[in-house]
Amino acid sequence: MRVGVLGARGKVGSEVCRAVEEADGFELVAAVDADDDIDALVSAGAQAVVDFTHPDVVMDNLEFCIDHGIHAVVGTTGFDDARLDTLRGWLAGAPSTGVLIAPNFSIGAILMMRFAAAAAPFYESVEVVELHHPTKADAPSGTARRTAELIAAARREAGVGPVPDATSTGLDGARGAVVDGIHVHGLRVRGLVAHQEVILGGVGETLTIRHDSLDRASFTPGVLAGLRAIADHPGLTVGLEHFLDLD
Ligand SMILES: NC(=O)C1=CN([C@@H]2O[C@H](COP(=O)(O)OP(=O)(O)OC[C@H]3O[C@@H](n4cnc5c(N)ncnc54)[C@H](OP(=O)(O)O)[C@@H]3O)[C@@H](O)[C@H]2O)C=CC1
Ligand SMILES: O=C(O)C1=N[C@H](C(=O)O)C[C@H](O)C1
Repeated sequence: MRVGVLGARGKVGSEVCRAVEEADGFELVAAVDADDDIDALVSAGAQAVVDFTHPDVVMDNLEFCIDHGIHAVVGTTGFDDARLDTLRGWLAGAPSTGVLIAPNFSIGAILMMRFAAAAAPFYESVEVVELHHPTKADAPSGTARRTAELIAAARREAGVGPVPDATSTGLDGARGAVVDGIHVHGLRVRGLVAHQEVILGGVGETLTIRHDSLDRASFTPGVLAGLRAIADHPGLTVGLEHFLDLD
């Protein structure tokens, strides 16, 4: 497969370029960053693109890829329901093109989300704390948002009510952001890479589920798995777990 990388000189994009060059079955044909022309993907004959850029530019990149029938494996964050609907609309006009949006490509993070959703109905309280490097563009992280949505869905399905919280006074922001009724807190600390805790609590006990990405190499096996599967999955897929055999 002929692969192009968008965000090729970034922290994750540069790791992805290395991984694609080293992996069997892939050829890195275009390494495109902010100063380069995206048309390089077409002139190089890229069949699939990996995007690790920025939430502000990723939709333009995907419109270009879909218009040119190039599959896309996307790690960039910033996808809400409106953006996903827009992608579905574009893909309706390109029925053989696949787009994978993966909030997190590390296997441990995918399992952490799955374990959190499984535990969520059994506890009255649950909060998400994400911890990242201070050069991260967005807050909360895409992974934290997705985790909160999965937890909320699991609680709804099980008929669990809102999390208890008697806070009635204090400083704005002290209780974090609220995603689908779940509180999400973001820390930005030099030295960190990507980390998350889900803290669940019931009477007399807590359960903490923690995942740590200690190196950005943790994302590349998932990206390669996404590339291997994308041509067989036309349309929009949200979450790498749909391409993995986890059961
Ligand atoms: N799903 C996952 O598993 C993961 C997702 N991410 C997400 O990936 C994204 C990138 O993260 P990270 O690598 O840390 O960020 P970086 O800022 O290190 O890298 C982004 C790169 O993209 C470049 N860029 C900006 N605009 C364009 C454009 N239009 N075309 C091509 N390249 C462009 C930037 O250039 P310049 O600096 O000059 O603007 C920069 O080199 C974030 O949204 C992050 O949250 C990160 C880790 C894992
Ligand atoms: O910006 C990062 O670094 C990361 N971004 C993704 C996110 O926002 O969830 C994935 C991981 O947390 C690293």
